[in-house]
Amino acid sequence: MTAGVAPEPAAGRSPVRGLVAASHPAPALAVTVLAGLLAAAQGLSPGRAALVVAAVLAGQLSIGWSNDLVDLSRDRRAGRLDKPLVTGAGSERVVRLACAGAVVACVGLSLALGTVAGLLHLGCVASAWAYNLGLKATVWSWVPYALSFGGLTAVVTWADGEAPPWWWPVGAALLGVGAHLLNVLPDLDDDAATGVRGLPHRLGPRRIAPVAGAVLVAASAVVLVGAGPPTAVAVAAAACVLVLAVVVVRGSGRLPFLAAIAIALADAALLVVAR
Ligand SMILES: CC(C)=CCC/C(C)=C/CC/C(C)=C/COP(=O)(O)OP(=O)(O)O
Repeated sequence: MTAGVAPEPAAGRSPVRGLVAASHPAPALAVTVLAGLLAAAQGLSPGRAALVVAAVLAGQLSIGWSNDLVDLSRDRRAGRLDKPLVTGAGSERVVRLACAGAVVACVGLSLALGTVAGLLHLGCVASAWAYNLGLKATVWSWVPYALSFGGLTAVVTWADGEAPPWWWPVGAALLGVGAHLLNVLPDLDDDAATGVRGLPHRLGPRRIAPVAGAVLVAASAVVLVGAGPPTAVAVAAAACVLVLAVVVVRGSGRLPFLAAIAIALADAALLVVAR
């Protein structure tokens, strides 16, 4: 496809497939599953847990769809063939309508969680929209991730009428920042071509993985200190994370990225299990 030229609508395209692809399904699903795991760890009733998951899913869909809508002209210029609105696999009008529906659903479902939990969740979603609307191109690109992921833990506990233990939001915020650094890694060239310079772009390709590794190790340390698991579990988890961190810093090719993902997964599991 010629960069900068809007494509003809693809013949026989599936609006549903385009919608799903434009929603950033993998991160949307990951955050929704994390919310469900947190809800289970908090011991929410099945009804409350389902409400939390539904509110978070609606918020994630609004974030994913708005991201592709806001980025559309930039993605066209970069010739992003992974973007359904660029290739014509999705319809801009359908995504706009779906995004508006997701916002309405997110507001309703969030407020059904109660005033504190509902407003907190809307704040998390607003912070992610701020990323989409411009913060992603600034040195502050990591802040929405820290606020939204940290805040999500408080949404879940306030849905149960209590504040989270300090290490839930702190650990989750660090996890969010690590996720941001790694998420940008595959897009560095496209972003550079369109002038997006968030924190990861300023760090540069060689420093992203080590910095992400350090942030994820810090997240693990916070969770271990906060949860205070039995010594054997703490030593095993710390050893596992440190070995992975060495791979992040010293490995080559895709290995650092995969090791950093493994630390993120271990952190998420610790965050949930150790509660
Ligand atoms: C709990 C909660 C509300 C968390 C959400 C936090 C957050 C800031 C999410 C942003 C997700 C997103 C659409 C990233 C795409 O980034 P991109 O535009 O850099 O990547 P792309 O070009 O591949 O779409």
